[in-house]
This record gives sequence, structure tokens and C-alpha cells, in this order.
Amino acid sequence: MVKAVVLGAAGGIGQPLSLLLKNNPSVTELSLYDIVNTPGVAADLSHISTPAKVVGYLPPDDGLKKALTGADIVVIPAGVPRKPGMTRDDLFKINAGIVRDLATGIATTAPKAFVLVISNPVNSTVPIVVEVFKKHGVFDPKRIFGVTTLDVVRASTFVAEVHGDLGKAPTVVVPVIGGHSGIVPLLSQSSHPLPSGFAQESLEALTYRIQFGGDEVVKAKDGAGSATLSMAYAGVEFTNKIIRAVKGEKGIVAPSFVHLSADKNGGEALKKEIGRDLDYFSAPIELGPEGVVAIKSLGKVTDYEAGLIKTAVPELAINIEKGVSFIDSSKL
Ligand SMILES: NC(=O)C1=CN([C@@H]2O[C@H](COP(=O)(O)OP(=O)(O)OC[C@H]3O[C@@H](n4cnc5c(N)ncnc54)[C@H](O)[C@@H]3O)[C@@H](O)[C@H]2O)C=CC1
Ligand SMILES: O=C([O-])CC(=O)C(=O)O
Repeated sequence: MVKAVVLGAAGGIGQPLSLLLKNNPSVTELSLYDIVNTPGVAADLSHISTPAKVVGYLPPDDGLKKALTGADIVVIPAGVPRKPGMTRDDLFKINAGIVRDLATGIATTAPKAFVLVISNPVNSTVPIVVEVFKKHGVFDPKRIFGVTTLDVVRASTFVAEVHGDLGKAPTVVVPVIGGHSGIVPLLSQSSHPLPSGFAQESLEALTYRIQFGGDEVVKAKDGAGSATLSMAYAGVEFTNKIIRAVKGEKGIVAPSFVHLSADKNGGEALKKEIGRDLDYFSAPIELGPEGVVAIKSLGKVTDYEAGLIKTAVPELAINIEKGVSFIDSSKL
């Protein structure tokens, strides 16, 4: 029995994400919460002949609490998306408060649920969720995840394109680390190595495309939002990995932005590798029934990749601190 909850379920990501979760036969209950339109989305999805019972909730009558009661997994794509010319950090002023309030609901109603944060800026919204959980005395670093899977999906797709074979994309595995902003693809570790003689200039262009794939979509949508369909795909890919790990499947590894205390050694080895005592980082993590089992070493990186990490880290530290101090100064 798996109860999955989507907070922000009526949105551009929320709707296709809910559809894909409804398509997973392991999900037995699908609870949809938003400030608008969830009854319609739930009625629509409920006609699909898969096991999940679908219910939509709105804020009145304790809707958030009802949506979250008994949750095993909570996915959060609530909040505003970017328009051209904005950075993810520009979304902080609206999304920080939304995520804080939803996190308070989870901490008080379903503190043991796995929490998957999609709302941007992920580098700050994950610390917001963590700080809220700490304030309620229910923080478990193994169960709170920033979803960076879209970066991994883009890397797989774009590397497959280099090989001239999109059919390869599902099997191309590229570790993507850092944050969501401060994205660092480790192309030297791709399961499908780049062709020998791949020029440094081409490597830099490919790296840039993975790092700024979000901008590519924001620009193409021309004011109508950011990635929604590919994000829904990526969000469900990560959610399904958590479900498989909870069910006892071993050896599942996926990058995610987590609090480094989730690692059994407190992330000390990783901190050495990145050269700074950050509390959060996106690195490949091994998943198990209780969430994070271990945070993997970054392994051997090239000088170019080391340079990208060095550039990303100070910005990450600022993003993290912004989330932490937002909750410090919030009256909870
Ligand atoms: N982690 C990642 O890789 C990605 C993250 N995102 C982020 O996901 C977020 C959502 O994007 P879209 O779905 O395109 O936006 P959207 O505007 O289409 O949908 C957001 C939904 O959140 C709802 N919402 C607003 N306040 C709420 C609250 N207090 N409680 C519950 N629901 C609330 C809205 O009613 C709306 O239905 C954005 O912050 C965007 O930047 C987008 C793409 C990739
Ligand atoms: O770029 C954005 O604003 C949305 C996002 O996070 C992505 O597509 O990676």
C-alpha cells in the first residue's frame, strides 16, 4: 500500500506528474492538493483503470491535513515558475513561504513521509523544509530530497544525441552533482563515454546545455512557464525509485540534493571532495527502505569538472543560507 500526495497537483507539473503516478500500479492512493482545481483533476484521473484511489483536496475544511494524513510519499511542485529573464532565485520571494507552509503541514501530519521537493529554487526550498522539520522536532535527513532528476534526464538525452541515437537515452547514466542551479554534469563518468577526440569546445557546449536546459525551455515557452512535462517525467522517475527502494529493491542509486547528515559518515568524505563544509549537496545517493543509505563518493573528476564544482560551491552556500535564515526569521 503506497499513499502518494502531490502538493500543487493542479499545476503545469502537478497534473502530468499525477497522471504518471496514477500509472504506477504500486500507488494505491493518490491524494491531490492545490489551492485550485483539484476536484476536477482528481475526477478526471479517477476514471483511469489503475489501482490508485484518487481524491482531490482544496484548502477549506482542513484540506491540506486531510490530503496528507497517512502519506508515504509527498511530492511538492507547488509554486510559481520562471519567466524569461528571471533566475530560479528570483522565485524565492513567493515560493519560500508556500514551501514553508506546506512543510509545516507535512511535519505536523505526516512527519515520516518521504518528501520530494520540486519547487524552485531547490537549493533553498530543501533547507526550508529541513528547518521546518527541525522546528517541529521531526527532522530525518534520510527522508527529505531535492529533486534534481531533470538534470540527470537532460544529461542522458543530450549525451545520447551526441551518439546520434536517442534510443540509447534511457540507458545513458551521467552523474549530475552540485545543486539545481550550480548544476555539474560529470560527463567523464558517463556510462556511454563521449567519442574519442570530442573537442573541449564541444564538451563545454554540452556541459552548458545540461546546466542551462531550464533556460532553453523557459525561452521556448516565451512567458508561459518553464519545464513541466519533462519535469513530471523526471519527478516520477525519482518517486518510482523511492517506491522500489521502500519495497526492498537493492542497489538503487540516484542523484538528489540532500542534507549531508543523511550519510552514515555525515558526508565527511564528500565534503573533502568538494573542498567545503556545505550542509547540502546533490550527489549520487544509494536508496533503501528508510530513504538515504549512503551518499556516494564523486570519484575521479577531470580538472574541468573540478573547476565547475569550485564555481558552483560558493553560490550553493548562499542559496542554502538563504533558506535557513528564512525559517530562522519566520515565526513558526
Ligand atoms: N526541480 C526542478 O527540476 C524543476 C522545478 N520546477 C519548479 O516547479 C514549480 C512549479 O512549476 P509549474 O508546475 O510549472 O508551475 P504552475 O504555476 O503551473 O503550477 C504551480 C501550482 O502550484 C499551486 N500552488 C500555489 N500555491 C500553492 C499552495 N500554497 N499550496 C498548494 N498549491 C499551490 C498553483 O495553484 C499551481 O497549480 C516552480 O517553482 C518551478 O520553478 C520546474 C521545473 C523543474
Ligand atoms: O529552469 C527552471 O526555471 C525550471 C527548472 O528548474 C528546470 O527546468 O530545470
